Amino acid sequence: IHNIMTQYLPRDVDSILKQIVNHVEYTLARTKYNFDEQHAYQATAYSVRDRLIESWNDTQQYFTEKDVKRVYYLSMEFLMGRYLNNALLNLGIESQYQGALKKLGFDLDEVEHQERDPGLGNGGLGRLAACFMDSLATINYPAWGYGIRYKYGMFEQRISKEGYQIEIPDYWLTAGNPWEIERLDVKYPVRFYGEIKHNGKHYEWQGGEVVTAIAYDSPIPGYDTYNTLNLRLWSATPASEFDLDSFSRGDYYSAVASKEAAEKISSVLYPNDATEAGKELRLKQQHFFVSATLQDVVRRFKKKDRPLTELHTKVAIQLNDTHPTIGIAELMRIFMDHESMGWSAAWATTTKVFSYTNHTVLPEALERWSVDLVEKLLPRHMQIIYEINRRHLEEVVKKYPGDGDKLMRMSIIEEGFPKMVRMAVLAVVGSHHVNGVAAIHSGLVKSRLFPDFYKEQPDKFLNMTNGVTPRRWMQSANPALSEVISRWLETDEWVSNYELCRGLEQFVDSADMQREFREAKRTNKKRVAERIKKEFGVEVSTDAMFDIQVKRIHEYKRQLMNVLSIICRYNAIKRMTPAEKEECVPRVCIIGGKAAAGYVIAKHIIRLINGVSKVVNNDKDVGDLLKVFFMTNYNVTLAEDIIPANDISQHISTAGMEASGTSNMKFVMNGGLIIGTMDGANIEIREEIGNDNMFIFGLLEEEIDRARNELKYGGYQHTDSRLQEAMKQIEANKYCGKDVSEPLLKNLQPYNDYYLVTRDFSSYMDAQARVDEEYKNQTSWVKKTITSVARMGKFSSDRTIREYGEQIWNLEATPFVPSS
Ligand SMILES: CCc1ccc([C@H](C)CC(=O)N[C@@H]2O[C@H](CO)[C@@H](O)[C@H](O)[C@H]2O)cc1
Repeated sequence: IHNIMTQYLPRDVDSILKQIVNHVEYTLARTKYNFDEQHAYQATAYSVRDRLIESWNDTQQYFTEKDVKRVYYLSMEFLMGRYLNNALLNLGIESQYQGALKKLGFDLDEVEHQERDPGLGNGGLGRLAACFMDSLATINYPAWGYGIRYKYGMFEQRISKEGYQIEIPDYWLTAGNPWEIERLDVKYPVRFYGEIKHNGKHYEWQGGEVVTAIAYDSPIPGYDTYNTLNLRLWSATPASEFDLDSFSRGDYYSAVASKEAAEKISSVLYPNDATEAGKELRLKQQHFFVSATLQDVVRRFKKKDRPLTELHTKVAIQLNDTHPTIGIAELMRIFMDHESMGWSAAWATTTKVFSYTNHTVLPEALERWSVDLVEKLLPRHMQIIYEINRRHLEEVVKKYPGDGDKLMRMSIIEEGFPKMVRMAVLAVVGSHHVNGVAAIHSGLVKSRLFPDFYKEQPDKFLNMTNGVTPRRWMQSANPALSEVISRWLETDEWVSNYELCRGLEQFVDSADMQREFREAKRTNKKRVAERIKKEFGVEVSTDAMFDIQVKRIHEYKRQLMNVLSIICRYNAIKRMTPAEKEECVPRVCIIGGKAAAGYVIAKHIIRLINGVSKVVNNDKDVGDLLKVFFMTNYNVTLAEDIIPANDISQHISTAGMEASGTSNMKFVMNGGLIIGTMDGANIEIREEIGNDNMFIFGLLEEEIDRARNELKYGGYQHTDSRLQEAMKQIEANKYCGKDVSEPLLKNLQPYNDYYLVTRDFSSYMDAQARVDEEYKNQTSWVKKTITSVARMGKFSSDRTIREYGEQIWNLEATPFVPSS
């Protein structure tokens, strides 16, 4: 029952139909007698946006009246996915729109498919930011998201007929974006390069080039609440429309060049997921959005007359990884150079405003910028960073006189050629709290990344285990299962209070519930089977076990181990007698994910998967017992389509390398079981749902270093004959050419197998055999999935955000109350 207490626009089908037709005529300027599905989508989107604009403005107005503390979530990525269905469900108005569109001769599902998926992110970090925005709105926390409005989002992935990944630019704004409002009245200058002058009173940053940041706002509707938050994304435009001087000097090119240079800043998302590019344009992007954001935050705070030394009482800023960390120096610059605050007052306030979330311990993903580059691009910031470091190290020396190593480890500046700025250390020094995203990861953040800092300030370091929003990942993606859950719980309150799902456990032995869970699963598998038929022209049986691994392609996520096990399964089936084939559990193996454009090995892995798929799917001996598909262009929309169809999903990273993972949570919430390592959030999922409902294998994090040394120094040689046979076949180019097989096999050599694929392989295969065994007993399998769904409450992002709100941001839930 949605609280429609203050929605002014009527919600009945006929009014909605009128609103849609109105937009066809007056917004799209088309006749109401001839408009197609794309137009119907746009008109529908505008009519839903109208509803959100009301609650949006009311909510912001209310927060200002109440003068509440707000949290600002700064992220280089927001992987929002499609808006329409999410907005309709959060407003509780989906059925009315379905009815209205039907009357106009359209099907809501088809209309929703017209929407482009805004791919403004790479993977986990970007999607987490999106889930967080949905939870922040739903639990009525005053919050804003701030990021960049990239013209080109995450590239579109295509697979060539030879099986290679091809990257296609994702110009997602071709049909415009009804979900954003261009705020030409909200713009800020952002400077780069130039020099520093001291005017006797304070430093001034002059010269260089200035671009203008323009705000584009998108409404973030909460579920079953009137509150609607704001996501403000910045777009870069040239400060002055046109450099007339050089134009009049006939230097036409440079007149245009400066325009393009400016716009380039927000033109494209860097498609790297865990390896920093270290490119100047990337740092420009970071400073661009952070500077515009901080100017906007300070302007909003100053609306009320109070000292900026109290900023932290009304403002909390969360740094989504190190990408926005330059903001610490930028706020100091604004405080001292624009607001004439002294160093210590500025620093005291700054460190009470910022908090930092780390999302990876992979050394290659930790951002470091050369001092030369920062000095050239942001000279004032480099000055400030030097001073922050000088004062910071002064404290360290006082406490540990003569301990040069500690000084080196704790310095923001990494000595050497070239000298580097460690953004992670700056983030720790400049933040009041630092958190990891799952218990094991937060432990490694303390013990491996920042042991010296943890020793000094243990209370600064926290764990905030990730979560996902049940709205998009259950209610919207899996209406079949959601309907079953609501009926057995006799409420749909679980959508905003997942803990209620524990009530399902009492029915786990009910044959009716088991049947309904299975029917929901079959509905989802049928849909994906149709998609596979359409995309690959291959029939798959929905009796087969759907085994899914979808995430960014990365060596530590070990998609290679998965495809090696598929080759072994294929070889085993080839050797089976008809009787054994009878016993064999048929599998449909689905793998998907993008490789960073420059990540050669990851692209080789995609090529191998496609090679194996071709051989297996065309082998008559195997028939329905095994099918392999590489689903192209994995993104939020594809995830919503295939995750509900999973029976088993794979989260098989080398222990200690996957910070948390979030697809693991989505798969279990959608009635599937996990085969995985004791890594990231897998460990906490196992704690919550029970070891019997998971297939755990592999080395533990604390065993990794020794295992690596054993492999490196010949202490260990795998003896798995299945693996040897598979590697021999690869070597014989059975599945792909030498260009691919050679580098992949090289990485599997003992001294090279850094991700311990060969070391974990046998226990992985044992776990896979257990999965096959368990699946044969469909009753016990479905009971495991019911129990698991019931116990996943901890992994709702509502729980995660409440913990941030209570332990880091100190926020009050502030549901909008209409003034009487
Ligand atoms: C500088 C390039 C770059 C870009 C993005 C990143 C992200 C931190 C990578 C990322 O998405 N990490 C993932 O974050 C998820 C949300 O917390 C976790 O669940 C995943 O385990 C983690 O890999 C690192 C480096």
